[in-house]
Amino acid sequence: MENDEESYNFCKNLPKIELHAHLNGSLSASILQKLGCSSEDILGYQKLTQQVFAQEKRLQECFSLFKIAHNSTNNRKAVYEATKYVVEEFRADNVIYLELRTTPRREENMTKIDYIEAVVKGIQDAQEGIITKLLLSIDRGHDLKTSEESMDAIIKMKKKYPSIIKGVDFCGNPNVGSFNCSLFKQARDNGLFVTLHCAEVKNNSEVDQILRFEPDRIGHGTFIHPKYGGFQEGWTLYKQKIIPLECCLTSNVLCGTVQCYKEHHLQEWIKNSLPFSLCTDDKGVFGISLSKELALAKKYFELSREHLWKITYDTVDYSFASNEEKKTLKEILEKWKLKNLF
Ligand SMILES: CNc1ncnc2c1ncn2[C@@H]1O[C@H](COP(=O)(O)O)[C@@H](O)[C@H]1O
Ligand SMILES: [Zn+2]
Repeated sequence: MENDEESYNFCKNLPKIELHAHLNGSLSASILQKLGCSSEDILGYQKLTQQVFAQEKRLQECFSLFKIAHNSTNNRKAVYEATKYVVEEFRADNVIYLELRTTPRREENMTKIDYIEAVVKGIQDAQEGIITKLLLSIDRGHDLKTSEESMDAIIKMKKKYPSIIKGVDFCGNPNVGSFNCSLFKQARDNGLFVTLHCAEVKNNSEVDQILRFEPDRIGHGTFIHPKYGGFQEGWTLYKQKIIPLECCLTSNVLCGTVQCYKEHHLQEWIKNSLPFSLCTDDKGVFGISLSKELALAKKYFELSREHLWKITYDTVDYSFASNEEKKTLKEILEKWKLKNLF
């Protein structure tokens, strides 16, 4: 039986695929410092990791923390630098393929188009040893007019950067707003992949709507299985649709939407051989890395090294990379397996 350190080293060494990472939630303390954020704000930004809040308050608290990151990325230069640093940190963790997502934001001296341009430039300037794609998010808390404006900007920019901008995401505080099917249909009709945060809190009617929409992937998926507060018809529907899940273990534990790692709904996916990938969500806010998330999954769900490798290998298929890129990623993983697992 290997110890935690051996397990972590294995996970760190494994070439990894990250499919669910929010740019502003991924800013580490050191990135925030480089962006000029005060030490006090940096401490505040990571206060969920200190486990000081009651379980039912943690998700709400989490959404107030993003303001700290947003204050540090309120101009084009900072957005560009933040993107570059985040990609570099994922690369340093041995992530070879990254799908970074972010919500286009207008600020005093920055339009949503400027924001997207700055992120794309950051990605282009940090291409060494990593393939990075961009997903653009629609915040569920925004009104329809704002969301439509964002979607117009997203579609326009997808046409300009088709090899980088691959999809759209639906995110934000799950206790506010609602899913707008026609908005995301517009994205799909314009050649964008769609991934939707789904069932991060209990909302059976939205789960039903989202599953019927058939997104390419869903994020979290906590309250789908009846054991976790979902409804039987929802779980049955999910099992019919079989949509890959972006699983964010620590995010769910620290936000209090699951009790603990051991009790995480991932076990239902493992038990039923349903597709999933392991992701960080907000590595800065939660003080984690993808290697740590893999090591946690290994520990709490008693996964073998081969199984972790296979999860990573299968994740390539759930990505929005081109067929050629998928082939390259699989070759890297196959070679790595021959060298490290036999
Ligand atoms: C913890 N679970 C979560 N559930 C839902 N949305 C989340 C999230 N974590 C992050 N975000 C979304 O990502 C934004 C920050 O990155 P960007 O400014 O877009 O780069 C947050 O404001 C929120 O809308
Ligand atoms: Zn998320």
